[in-house]
Amino acid sequence: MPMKNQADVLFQWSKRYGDVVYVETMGQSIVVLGSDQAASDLLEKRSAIYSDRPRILTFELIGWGKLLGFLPYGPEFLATRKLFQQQLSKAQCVAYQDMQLQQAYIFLYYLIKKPQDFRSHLTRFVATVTAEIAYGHHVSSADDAYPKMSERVIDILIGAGIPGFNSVDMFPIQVRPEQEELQREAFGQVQTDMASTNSLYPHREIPQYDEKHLERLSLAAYHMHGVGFETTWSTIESFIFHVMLHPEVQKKCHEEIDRVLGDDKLPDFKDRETLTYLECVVQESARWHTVIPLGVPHRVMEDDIYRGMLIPKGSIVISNIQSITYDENVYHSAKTFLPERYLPKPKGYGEPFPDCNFGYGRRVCPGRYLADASVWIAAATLLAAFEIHPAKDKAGNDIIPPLEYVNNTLTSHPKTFQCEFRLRSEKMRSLIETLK
Ligand code: HEM
Repeated sequence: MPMKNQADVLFQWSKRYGDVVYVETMGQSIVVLGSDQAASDLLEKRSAIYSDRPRILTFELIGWGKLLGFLPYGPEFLATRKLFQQQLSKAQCVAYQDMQLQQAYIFLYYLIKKPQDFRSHLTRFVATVTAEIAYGHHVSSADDAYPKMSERVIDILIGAGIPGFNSVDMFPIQVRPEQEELQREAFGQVQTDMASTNSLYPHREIPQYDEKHLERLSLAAYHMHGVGFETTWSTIESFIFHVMLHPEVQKKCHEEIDRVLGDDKLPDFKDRETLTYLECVVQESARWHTVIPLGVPHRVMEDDIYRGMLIPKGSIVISNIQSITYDENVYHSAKTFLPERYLPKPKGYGEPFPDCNFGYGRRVCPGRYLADASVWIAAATLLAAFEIHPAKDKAGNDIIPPLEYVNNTLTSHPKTFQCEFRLRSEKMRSLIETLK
C-alpha cells in the first residue's frame, strides 16, 4: 500500500485497474472499491457480512478502540450504534435546527467583530452544536472549555498520524493518558451540569445506569463531540475555500439569495428547498474535495464472490470515496468545480449529490443529518451576509492559495489560507446584531 498520498494513488489505481482492486500487503488482503456501484453492491446490499471493522492499532493504542467508529461488528457495536441513532435520527435532528440557526447568527456576529479569526469562530460554531447535543452543555462564553476540548481531540487525532503508516506508534502511547483525561473531564462536567433535555443522557436517569452503560455513554459523547466536530469543521472550511476561489459562483448564490429572500433577511432551514443553486454549491464543494477521502475501512466477515472474484474472509474493504466522487462515468469533467451539474436536465446535467461522502451500509455515518444541517445553515447565512474574497498582499493583489490539502489521519481539509469577509450591507450588520 502507498505510504503517502494514498487517496491520490488509489484513485490512479482505480482508473488503471478498474473499480475493484485487490492488493495483498504483509499477508493482509485489501480490496479497494472505486465506484458507487461496487461500494453499494458490497457494503450496502451485502452489509450483513461487510459491516465489521479491521483493528487499527494506532487507534487502539490511543484508547479509541472502544469508540463506535472502530468497534468490531457485534453486540457492543449494536448497543452503541443505537445510542447514536436515537440522538441523531433525521426526525430528532429537526429539533436541533433552532439551536443551529441561533449559533449560526452568533458565528456571523463574531465574524463582523473579528473577521481575521474566522477559524476560531468556526470552531466555536461547530463545537457548540456538538457539545449541546452530545453533552447537553450550553456554550455561553468565548472561554468555554468545550470548544477547546474539541480542538484537543483533534490534536490527539493528528498526533496519532495516518493509521498503520506512522512509526508504529510510539507517539500514540504517549497521547493515551491525555485522551482518557479529556474523556473523563467532559463527562464529569456533564454529571455536575444537570440542565439539558437535548443531551445523550437526560440527567435525572444517570443514577439508574450501570457502570458499563455509563462508560458507553461517555465514549459516545466524546466521539460525537470530537469526530463530529472535525468532519463538519473541515467541510465548512472547504466550502469557504471554494466560494472564495470561484467569484462567479458566489455571485450567482448572492443573486439567488436576494431574489428569494430580499436583501434584509437571513436564510432559515425552511428556505433550503428554494435556494437550489446554493444547494448545488454546497454539494459540489463536498464532492470536489471529500473530507474522508478513503472512508473508514470495513472488514468482510465471510468469504464472498463478487463479479466472479473471490474476496477472502478478513479482507479490509476500502470505499475510495475520492475515486467515487471523481468517477467520470457519473460526474462529467469531474475535476471541474461545476455546481450546475446537479440541476435537472436540460438546465443542468442531472448528476447525483455525492451521498457517498457519508459512507455505506450499516456503518453509514450516524451524524449525517446533523452535519448536513450545520454545513448548510453555515453556508447559507455566510453567503447571505458576506462576500468572501481572497486576502490581499501589500501591493493590493489577491493572494490566491494553491489547491493544497492537509491530510490528518482519516480526514482532509485545505491548507491554511487567508480570506476577507466583506459585509454585504449595513442592513445585514444591524440584522445580525439584533438576532445574535
Ligand atoms: C460533513 C461531516 C461528516 C462526514 C463527511 C462524515 C463522514 C463519515 C464517514 C465516511 C464515515 C464512515 C462510514 C462507513 O464506514 O462506511 C463516518 C462514520 C461515522 N461518523 Fe461521520 N461524518 C461527518 C459528520 C459526523 C458527525 C457530526 C458525527 C457525530 C455527531 C459523526 C459520527 C460518526 C460516527 C460515530 C461514525 C462511525 C459509525 C460506525 O462505525 O458505525 N460524523 N462518517
